[in-house]
Amino acid sequence: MRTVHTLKELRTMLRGYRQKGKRIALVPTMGNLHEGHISLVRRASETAEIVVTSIFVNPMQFGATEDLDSYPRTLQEDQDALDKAGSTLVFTPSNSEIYPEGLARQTRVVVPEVSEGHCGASRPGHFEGVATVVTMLFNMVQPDVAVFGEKDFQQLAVIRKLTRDLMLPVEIVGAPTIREKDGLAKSSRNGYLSKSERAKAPVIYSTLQAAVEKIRQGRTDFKTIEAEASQALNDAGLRPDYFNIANSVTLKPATPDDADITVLAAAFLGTTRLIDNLSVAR
Ligand SMILES: Nc1ncnc2c1ncn2[C@@H]1O[C@H](COP(=O)(O)OP(=O)(O)OP(=O)(O)O)[C@@H](O)[C@H]1O
Ligand SMILES: CC(C)(CO)[C@@H](O)C(=O)[O-]
Ligand code: BAL
Repeated sequence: MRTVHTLKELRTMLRGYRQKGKRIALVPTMGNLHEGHISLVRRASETAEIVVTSIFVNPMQFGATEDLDSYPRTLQEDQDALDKAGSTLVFTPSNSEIYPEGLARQTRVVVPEVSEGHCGASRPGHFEGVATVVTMLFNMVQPDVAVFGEKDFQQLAVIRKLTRDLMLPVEIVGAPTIREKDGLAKSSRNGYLSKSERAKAPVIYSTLQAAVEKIRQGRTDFKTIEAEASQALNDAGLRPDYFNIANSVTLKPATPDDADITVLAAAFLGTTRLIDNLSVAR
């Protein structure tokens, strides 16, 4: 496995693979890798001979008061895990490689509608940052396929839409959420939790499961189910950011006629904000 830091090195490596007619997959990450990320690399290697994993903590997608500076950076451990998982190449650029003129002068990609609710409402500018860097990564790597986790359900919807709208020649694959034994979705930010916060964290998943069960039983009073779930999170000592029952495709509030519904949640434990979601096919 090779690690490259510059676009020039990346393009040189990729030219060689392309000349040999190899299919290329991209797995974008922000590093501090866990089994969720590794499952994406394995999924990518099932569909392509060459797997490029990018590690870049993208400053454009962080709000001014968010955890850009404290976000865990563990490159050596990440490289070891990626080597074992079968990644061919790691691309880990500096900020100046990606944004040579700085963030203020950078052309941006705005994805309307699916970006607007849920995390988009709580983190203004977040999906603009994600959409911009993912579009740039697609142009830098020019992959045949790119793999993203369903854990970031809204992000996946944003990326599907931008790929379609900008007619980017890349197939988008969504991969299932990998969980801890107690149901908590694996996330780099779980590492911020104190022991007592970690003990409470699985309630996000159990509350999602309870809401899904109510919907499966035929309840369509979605606003009441959302309020019950927010109350359950509060009672367990979490601070819900949102708990929304949405149409899985548009991400707009679900209606009783919707066949595919996804329940999306974000909640704070202390200063740590975690997200999760569960889909219901009816
Ligand atoms: N538990 C998981 N299962 C499957 N995919 C995941 C999981 N966690 C993250 N991913 C996916 O890995 C990719 C990179 O995500 P990222 O580096 O932000 O990881 P993360 O652990 O979600 O970090 P954060 O705590 O910042 O949300 C994204 O496509 C994301 O959806
Ligand atoms: C897709 C991504 C790598 C873009 O920075 C990031 O949002 C993430 O890690 O999910
Ligand atoms: N997994 C999404 C990256 C972020 O929270 O910024």
